[in-house]
Amino acid sequence: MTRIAISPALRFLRRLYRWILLPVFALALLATMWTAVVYQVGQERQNAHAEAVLRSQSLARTLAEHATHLLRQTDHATQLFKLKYEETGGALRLAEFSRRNGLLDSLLPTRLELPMALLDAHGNVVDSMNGYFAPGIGQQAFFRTHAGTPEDTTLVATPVVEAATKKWQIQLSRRLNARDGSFAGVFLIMIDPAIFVEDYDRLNVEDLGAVLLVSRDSGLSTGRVDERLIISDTLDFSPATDSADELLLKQPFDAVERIYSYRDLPRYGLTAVVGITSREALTRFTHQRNVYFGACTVASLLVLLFVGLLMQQAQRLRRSARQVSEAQLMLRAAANASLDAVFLLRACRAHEKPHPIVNFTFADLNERGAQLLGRSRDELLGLRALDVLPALRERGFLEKYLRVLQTGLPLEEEFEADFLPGPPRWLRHQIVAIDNGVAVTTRDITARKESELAMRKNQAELAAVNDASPLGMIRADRAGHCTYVNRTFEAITGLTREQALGDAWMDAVHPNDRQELTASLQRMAETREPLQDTVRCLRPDGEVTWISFKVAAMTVDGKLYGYVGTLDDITLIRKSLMALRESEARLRTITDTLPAMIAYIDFEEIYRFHNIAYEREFNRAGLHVQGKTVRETIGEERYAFLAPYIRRVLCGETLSFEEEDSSHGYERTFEVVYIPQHDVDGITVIGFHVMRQDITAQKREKQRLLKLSQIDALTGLTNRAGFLQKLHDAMAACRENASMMAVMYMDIDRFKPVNDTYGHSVGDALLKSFSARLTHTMRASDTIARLGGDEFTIIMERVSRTEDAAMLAGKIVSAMQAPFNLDGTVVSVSASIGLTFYSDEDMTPAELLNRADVLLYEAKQAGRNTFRAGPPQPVVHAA
Ligand SMILES: Nc1nc2c(ncn2[C@@H]2O[C@H](COP(=O)(O)OP(=O)(O)OP(=O)(O)O)[C@@H](O)[C@H]2O)c(=O)[nH]1
Repeated sequence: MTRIAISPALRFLRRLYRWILLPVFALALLATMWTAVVYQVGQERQNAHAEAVLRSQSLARTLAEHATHLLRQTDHATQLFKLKYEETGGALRLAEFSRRNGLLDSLLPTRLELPMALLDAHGNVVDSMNGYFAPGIGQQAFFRTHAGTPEDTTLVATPVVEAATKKWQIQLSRRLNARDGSFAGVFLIMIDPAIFVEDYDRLNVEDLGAVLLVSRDSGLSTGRVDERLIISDTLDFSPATDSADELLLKQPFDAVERIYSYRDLPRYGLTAVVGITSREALTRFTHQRNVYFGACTVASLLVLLFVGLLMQQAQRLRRSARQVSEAQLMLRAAANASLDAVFLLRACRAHEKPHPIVNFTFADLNERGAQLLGRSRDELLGLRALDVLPALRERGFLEKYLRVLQTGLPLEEEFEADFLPGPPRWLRHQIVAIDNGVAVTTRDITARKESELAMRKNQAELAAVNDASPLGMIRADRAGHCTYVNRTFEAITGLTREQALGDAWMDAVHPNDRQELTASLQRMAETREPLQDTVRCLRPDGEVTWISFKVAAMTVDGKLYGYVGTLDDITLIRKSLMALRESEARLRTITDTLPAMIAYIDFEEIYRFHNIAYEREFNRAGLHVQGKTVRETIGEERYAFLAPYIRRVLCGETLSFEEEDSSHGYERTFEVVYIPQHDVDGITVIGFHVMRQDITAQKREKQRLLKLSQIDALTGLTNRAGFLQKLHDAMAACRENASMMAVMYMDIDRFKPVNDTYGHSVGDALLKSFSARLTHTMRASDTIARLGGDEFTIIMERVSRTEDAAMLAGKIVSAMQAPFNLDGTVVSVSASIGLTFYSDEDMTPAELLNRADVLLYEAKQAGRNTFRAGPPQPVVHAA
């Protein structure tokens, strides 16, 4: 498997990604969580605030209603006073009016002790109680309004009573009429706003809650916080922007934060303001918020802790994964480097119950495995093994896998695979069950199998060789006990292998030879020198045979561990040898009786045999031939003559030639015959036979007879046969020497009449005389022949010029013109000659002779007693 090279930058980015992934996730989670919590807290705060506003508003309304009720009661009191005053005709007085269980008491609690005053029509204080009214009060606006307006309405004002304390009172006044309806005065009653806010409990405002009444005219405020009374003209409220019912206090009068709401009392120019403490109002919210923040903090810590643990775990996992990856890579490298093909096969089950295993997929395999299947690893991964190799099912491998998978017992076996790509090979596989599959380890053991097969073949061959050996073989241990004999041993000795084992083989040895053999074997055991000898064997059938044997010790590192012996039945050889010797003796006797010299010379040209005639011949020359080469024996000169013949006969040619020998001081001729001797193959020449016979006498006789056969008996000249032989030789010499020769064809003119006239004897005599005259005329080197009858031929060799020959022809013609005296009978004849020449033309002796004959014919035609020379003229015959 190859790892893809990753650039350092990319690796850094990947590592950075792995490192920041979890922290970023945690931060995102925390941010989301905190955002949600803060949002929720904000929402709840708003809700709590809104609830607080509602509550303070409710309180403000209650306060307003309370104040309104009191003011209305007070107003009713003014109305009641007016009523009673006017009924009594102005007699009613304040004491009467406000006595216990009196009129006022029915409307207002007397404990309030409200300041009241009765002004007359001039503004003078007629009666007053519970307070001081300045004399000039009748000058104030309300008085004038009442005096000028007959309407029965209540005027409400909020005058400041004391400038020093800025204490203000709510002043309600009502016009009093006389019986005639004229203005009789004003009833005035004043209420301190603090009364409204003093009734603190009724408002159910919690501790530190503020209850205020604010005068819209003067801006004065009267309020109460717990037991503290507040009178101020500096409280400045403004309406909240997001809530119409809420007021915001611009300048807090104490350190307590509150939520203010208000309710206007429009009739009285007052505003009821209630502030509840934010702390109280938002207690639940604050608690809730704290719970939220606490839970969120805890959750954040848990997240951080979890992420920390996760990062730690991830790092461990990465380390483990890296280790696993490295281990896998090492395992993969080891698997790929393995000599074995490794396949991890995962079981494939059928969908139908009971889900039997129907196939296996290649879950993993190493490169050698892919090579074995002739495909790439990536290609095979995930494929079904039985689809890739259907032979796995046909050859029963599927059953083996299933058996291993079911039993859990590993399986190891060797088999010959001819279903894989490539040539058939021997494989050994181990099948081991793994989780839901099998692991198959396969090794190619073809080489080992082949070597085993070769070894078995060698052993079989050795056994066959031993058995087929013409030699008997015996093997013995170091004690000499036989452990093995081959079949030839059995055949030679007649003992079976079983009979020969141990010491029983000695039974095959002839009793007379046993003692000596035992002694020899003991000597060999001491010296360890191979032992070779001949011994007689006594076969069980009583036949005695001759055995040649050889024994050698087997030693390893100088240590003896047995013996090996071979034995050969030489009985036949001994017989053959004897027969050969007899045959040789006979041959020698025969050859010795022959007159011819007979010898045998081997390929090295050494004399190996010669008969007594040859020996005498060499002895006479003082030579010794046995074991010597031809060259050494006969000397350089004669060897130079014989060497070509020796080379030819050694090439396989049978030769017959004549050898001239003058070694004994006189010329002799030998007829020599060389006959090659072939080896048993019939081709190779291993020597040659020589038959040398002195034919000197025969040769001479033959030459004599030859000579006789070429001589004309009547004239003693060369006859036709001799002439033709000579003509042939002379023509060859001409061609060889580039010389010229002349041939004459001669005929005696009118010889027939001589015979007819004087008889044949005279004719013969004439022929003799003619021959003699001719011989006398010619040179000794010229060949004169009588072809027959009265025809003669002459061969003149080495003729320089044609004229010389022509002159000689003319000389012959002239010489023959003289009469012949033949024992008293004188005869005159003449001769006609055809003369021709030869140098190097391509023609036969017969053609040359014919050419001379044609010229002779011309001479005859010319009247005879003449000659014609040169190439013959074309013959023109008369019609
Ligand atoms: N005595 C004798 N006569 C022979 C011998 N051989 C042949 N003849 C005779 O020689 C004669 C040859 O005659 P020819 O050459 O044909 O005739 P010719 O008379 O010479 O005539 P031309 O040659 O034309 O001049 C014949 O009569 C033969 O019988 C022989 O050995 N002895």
